Amino acid sequence: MSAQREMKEKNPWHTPLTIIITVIGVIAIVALVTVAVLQNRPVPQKYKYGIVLDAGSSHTALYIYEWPAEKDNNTGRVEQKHSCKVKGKGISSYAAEPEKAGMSLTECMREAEMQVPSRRHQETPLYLGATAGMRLLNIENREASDKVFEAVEKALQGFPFSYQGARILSGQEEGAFGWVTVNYLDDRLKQGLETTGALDLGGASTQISFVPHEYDISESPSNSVAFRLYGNDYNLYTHSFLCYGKDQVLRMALAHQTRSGPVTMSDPCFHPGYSVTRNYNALYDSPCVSERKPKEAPLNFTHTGVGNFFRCQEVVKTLFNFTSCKYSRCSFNGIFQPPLQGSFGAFSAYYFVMNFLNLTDSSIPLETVKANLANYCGTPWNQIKQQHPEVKEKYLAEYCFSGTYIVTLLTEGYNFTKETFSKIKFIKEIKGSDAGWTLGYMLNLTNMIPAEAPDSPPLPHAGYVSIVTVIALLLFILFILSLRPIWPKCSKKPQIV
Ligand SMILES: O=c1[nH]cnc2c1ncn2[C@@H]1O[C@H](COP(=O)(O)OP(=O)(O)O)[C@@H](O)[C@H]1O
Ligand SMILES: [Ca+2]
Repeated sequence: MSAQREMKEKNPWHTPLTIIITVIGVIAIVALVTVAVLQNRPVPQKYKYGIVLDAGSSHTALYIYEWPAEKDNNTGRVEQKHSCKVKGKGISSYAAEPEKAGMSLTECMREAEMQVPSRRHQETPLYLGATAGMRLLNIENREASDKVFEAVEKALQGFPFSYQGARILSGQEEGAFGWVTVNYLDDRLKQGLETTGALDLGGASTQISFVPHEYDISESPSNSVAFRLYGNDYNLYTHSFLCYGKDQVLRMALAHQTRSGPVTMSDPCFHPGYSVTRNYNALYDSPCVSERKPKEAPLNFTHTGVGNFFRCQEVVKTLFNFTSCKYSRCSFNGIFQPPLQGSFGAFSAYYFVMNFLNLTDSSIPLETVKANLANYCGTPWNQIKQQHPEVKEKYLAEYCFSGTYIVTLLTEGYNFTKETFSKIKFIKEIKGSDAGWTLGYMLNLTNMIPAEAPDSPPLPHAGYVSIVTVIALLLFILFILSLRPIWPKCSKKPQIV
């Protein structure tokens, strides 16, 4: 009993000094680890927002983007939070009643007010970019185009966002920002990977953009855009063909086939049994065709379908001019185009049309695509309507023409071959964000893609916490070991007794 007490008294672990040091040591280590964990714990995510209105020739769409608030200038990913399709037609179709162009945006803008938290409204940039519909209106009637912008501007300024202006994008910008969007969403820019080309088909214009292999930009400087993004240099080739969007190209095809001013016209690009009355003045009311208007024509003509893909292709080919090229190589209409390079993402109407025709799968060979189109175009109009009662008749009637145009544009126009055709992916969106120029436009205007690669912290959060914990444990073990000189006394004493 007394030996036991003696041992207890002499146990060095039980001296007040050791106990105090141990307790302080443990508290210090726990405090160190806690601070490390708490300090670096991700705070609840706060977001910032940006709004872009895509005022296309056929309709306007509003996109809301969001990104983590503390990372807006480099590392945070910008994603599409919401989109809203404006009811009615594109703003250029309100030339005769501009106020209605402004009013048409109200519903989607109200939706944006609900989607963006109100404390962020004032700092949220709002942009409107107009494309080929307004480019054409601007050519046709400058005053009317200015009035549309005035009305749109007035409407947008009535909302609590930070309005940054409404303008017409150049074809170059439209092509280049579409390319930025696709490659940003695919994470190719930050990682410096080989980029994907972008093919955008609208109603009034179409764009092709890609980084060529070896590229002499001096050959046609107006087709080149230089970017420095995340520390990498890109020399982008881009071209926008005004009037070669699918609605204007259809006008050109109809104009070509009615150039003699007939009363009825048989069209291989429309289904057998299709028949509508069209007005000559309405058909030729666009700068894309106005010069081709026949001198003498009746008021209307009857547009009937024949449904022959190969003959339709012949009609479409007449709309491309292959005769003159002052460069080393051209696509069509004397426009320079370097050899195609890499894979491509084809979006907007490319996707809508190919998706309807069940032809988005890249593994379908070009020959099969053509065979399917030939079969589809040859199907009687009544049967097509019965098979797709849910599809708008205007769209439904035009899928044969649009599909034929897409294949002809890609192969005859841009020179895709049966080998390179399989490198085209028909896409609507990438990782939940729509493919299109709007995201690239906003990233550029808000300087959200830095020219140089951002400095990233040497360690991610988890790595940092683990290292602090390991060091703390090592210190603790070291501390215990430092008490070692007193250990033998403690363990040997009872044996001596
Ligand atoms: O569901 C659809 N099916 C077929 N075509 C569509 C659908 N939705 C939109 N489109 C077409 O996509 C095109 C979009 O063009 P947009 O309005 O962006 O013109 P732009 O880019 O030339 O200014 C239009 O031709 C429009 O008719
Ligand atoms: Ca468009």
